[in-house]
Amino acid sequence: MSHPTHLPKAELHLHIEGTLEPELAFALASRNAVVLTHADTEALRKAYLFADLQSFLDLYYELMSVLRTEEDFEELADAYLARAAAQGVRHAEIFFDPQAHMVRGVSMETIVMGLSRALDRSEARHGVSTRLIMSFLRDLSAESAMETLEAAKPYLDRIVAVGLDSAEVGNPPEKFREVYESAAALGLRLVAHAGEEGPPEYVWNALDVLRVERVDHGLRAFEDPKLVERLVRDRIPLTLCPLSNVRLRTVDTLERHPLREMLAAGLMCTVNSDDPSYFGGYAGDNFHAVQGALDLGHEELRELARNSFEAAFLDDDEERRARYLAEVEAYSFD
Ligand SMILES: Nc1ncnc2[nH]cnc12
Ligand SMILES: [Zn+2]
Repeated sequence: MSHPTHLPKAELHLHIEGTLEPELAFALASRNAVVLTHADTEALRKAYLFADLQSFLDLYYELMSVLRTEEDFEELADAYLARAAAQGVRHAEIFFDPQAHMVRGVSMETIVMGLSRALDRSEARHGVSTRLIMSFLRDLSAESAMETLEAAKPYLDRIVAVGLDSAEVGNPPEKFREVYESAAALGLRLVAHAGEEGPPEYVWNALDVLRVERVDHGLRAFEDPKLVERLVRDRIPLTLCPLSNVRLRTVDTLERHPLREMLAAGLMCTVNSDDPSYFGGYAGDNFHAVQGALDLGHEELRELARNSFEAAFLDDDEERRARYLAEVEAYSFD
């Protein structure tokens, strides 16, 4: 089908817990005898009106409490991969938040092995290659992050990178300097959320203190011309999430999203879905929405798709990257 929704792309900013659809949440709640505060899926969907990042996070953490067993994590990931594949995603780099589950007594093994069950057969079943990114919760302590890194050591062959998410303002990158140094020493790649709600200074410090290779969101970097110059010079990928930005009110409307200007400034932008169950769309929906709202041309859409594969952690499989890039060039919009 010829539609930007189906343009071949890599998804580089996707929280697996943010793919939990209301129907699956209630099914898992029932299976695991977890009581949710919302009566049914309809009541839950009505709660998806957020004032800011924190109001979303409150619901996100509550709802993910239904995830308990390997099967739960497997089902969650498999459902996401099926949806992603239907929207042109050929490669997905998937965040998970172990601390949010470990506080409830769910082990790192349950989380990683459960997700891996779905990821390991994703290529055969969905035609989507995958990577896992372990994300630290920045509103918890650096000590907690370090313990989480320690707990992940037996599973490092399944984890490509570490990330940093949750409540940004007041939890700057430099809080996690040592954790990132340890992660790098273990051979993990480094990314971090920065400049979603936080100021450009947080993006500078993600680059200069944490030494990240990609910036998740990076939206507010556009306020600082010197920072833009740096990001362009070093070709640092930004994993933008347009529908998320509208729902969490970091931009007023999609029409006012700076994506088009950011591309024109030479920034290496990618388009992703963040928490698609909560924000009204998967990766292809985000492409479709920005095309309509910002009147992006086919060349800009192709550039976004190309960027996603160039920014992907596929350095161990350049043949695959080349194949995906060729699919982008061969895609016909009409
Ligand atoms: N958009 C987002 N920002 C920060 N932390 C998150 N965790 C899940 N989605 C997030
Ligand atoms: Zn995110």
